[in-house]
Amino acid sequence: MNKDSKIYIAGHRGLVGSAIVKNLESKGYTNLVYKTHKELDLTSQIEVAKFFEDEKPEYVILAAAKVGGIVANNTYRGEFIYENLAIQNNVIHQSYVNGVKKLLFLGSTCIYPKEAPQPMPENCLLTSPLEYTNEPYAIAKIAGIKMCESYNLQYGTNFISVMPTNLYGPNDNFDLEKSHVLPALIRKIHCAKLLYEGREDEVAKELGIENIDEAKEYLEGFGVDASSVEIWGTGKPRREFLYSEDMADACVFLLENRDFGDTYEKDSKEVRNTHINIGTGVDISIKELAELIQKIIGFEGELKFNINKPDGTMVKLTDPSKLHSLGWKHKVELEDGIKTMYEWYLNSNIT
Ligand SMILES: NC(=O)C1=CN([C@@H]2O[C@H](COP(=O)(O)OP(=O)(O)OC[C@H]3O[C@@H](n4cnc5c(N)ncnc54)[C@H](OP(=O)(O)O)[C@@H]3O)[C@@H](O)[C@H]2O)C=CC1
Ligand SMILES: C[C@H]1O[C@H](OP(=O)(O)OP(=O)(O)OC[C@H]2O[C@@H](n3cnc4c(=O)[nH]c(N)nc43)[C@H](O)[C@@H]2O)[C@@H](O)[C@@H](O)C1=O
Repeated sequence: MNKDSKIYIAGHRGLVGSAIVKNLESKGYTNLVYKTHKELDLTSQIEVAKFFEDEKPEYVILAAAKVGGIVANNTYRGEFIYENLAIQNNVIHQSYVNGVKKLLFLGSTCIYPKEAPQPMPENCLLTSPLEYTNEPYAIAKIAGIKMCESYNLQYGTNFISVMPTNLYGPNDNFDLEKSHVLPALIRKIHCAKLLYEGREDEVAKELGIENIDEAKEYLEGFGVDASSVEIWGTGKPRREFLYSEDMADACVFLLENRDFGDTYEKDSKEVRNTHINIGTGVDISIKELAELIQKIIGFEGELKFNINKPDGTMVKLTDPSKLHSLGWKHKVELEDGIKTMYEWYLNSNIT
């Protein structure tokens, strides 16, 4: 990849896409192209075909997807499977049609079985059933890996896939219904602290709700008041978290250093498990995570566990040894990453 190669970043305003743009720019890449969702709907076959024909990108990073936390995945099951299949079908196929030199597809470690061996190596894919809450999303992601492998094998393309663990960082989604656990807990605990300190007007402003009582009612719906914060599930599931800027760095490292041809033995009769895990290899329970965020934000109220909400997979720790053997390792540890993200959150105008 040359510094002036034309690189299309799909999803450039999202958590990962924005970090990838920052990383590429910091490394001197000058010819980046992107479109907002409003300008280009990636579920539209016609729009995507026209965009590729007009722009002719040389490299493609597919960081656009329908993404959300456990409840969003479980509630909007149809949207998660349809939109993700449509986006990846369109972008991967047009990359082939338009001679893209290399494409990076972003999956997720939820592709692995619910009862996968821990830590989870790449080759445990498709060995037993998936976690129910995110099955539609995971099936779409598995189809994406298989589409990349199949196009490479039939058409000689160079499309590589990465499977990141749970991610967090600036430009994350803080919507309390749809977000992942880490941004949700930052917002819930921060708002509880403001309520405890009597800064109710700030809470309303932060949530983009004009009326203070309505803002308090909204938070109560998510189990947040001046003295306590609701945590979904039992608090016992364990999750592994990677800072978005580390994720972006790993993606650019792999784009620069890895081709599909490096991922399997040349005389293999069956080509499988060519994807690469991206993670830290370290996990933490949700209860411990909530306590850590409480400490960083400085809120001393109670954590209440709502067991009517789903726990999801009890443990999903990636085995990052393949990535480590290529020479890449994460830099940002969880506590530092949460502190930086909280600073960003305090200075952003997110509602
Ligand atoms: N966040 C995480 O913890 C994890 C994420 N991943 C994967 O990483 C990738 C990036 O995720 P993340 O950055 O968190 O997601 P975000 O939701 O933060 O960003 C996704 C981006 O995709 C855009 N997008 C969604 N649908 C369309 C569409 N139809 N047309 C055009 N643009 C669209 C969104 O735009 P808009 O907001 O305007 O809709 C948004 O900018 C995804 O493939 C995801 O599956 C994998 C594991 C964990
Ligand atoms: C990245 C990953 O993300 C999803 O899977 P998940 O890891 O289960 O996601 P999550 O971050 O939403 O929850 C992690 C754990 O945390 C608990 N939890 C507590 N309190 C809150 C809370 O307030 N919000 C949320 N969202 N979770 C909470 C929650 O009950 C669960 O036990 C899928 O999209 C999947 O497809 C995927 O790829």
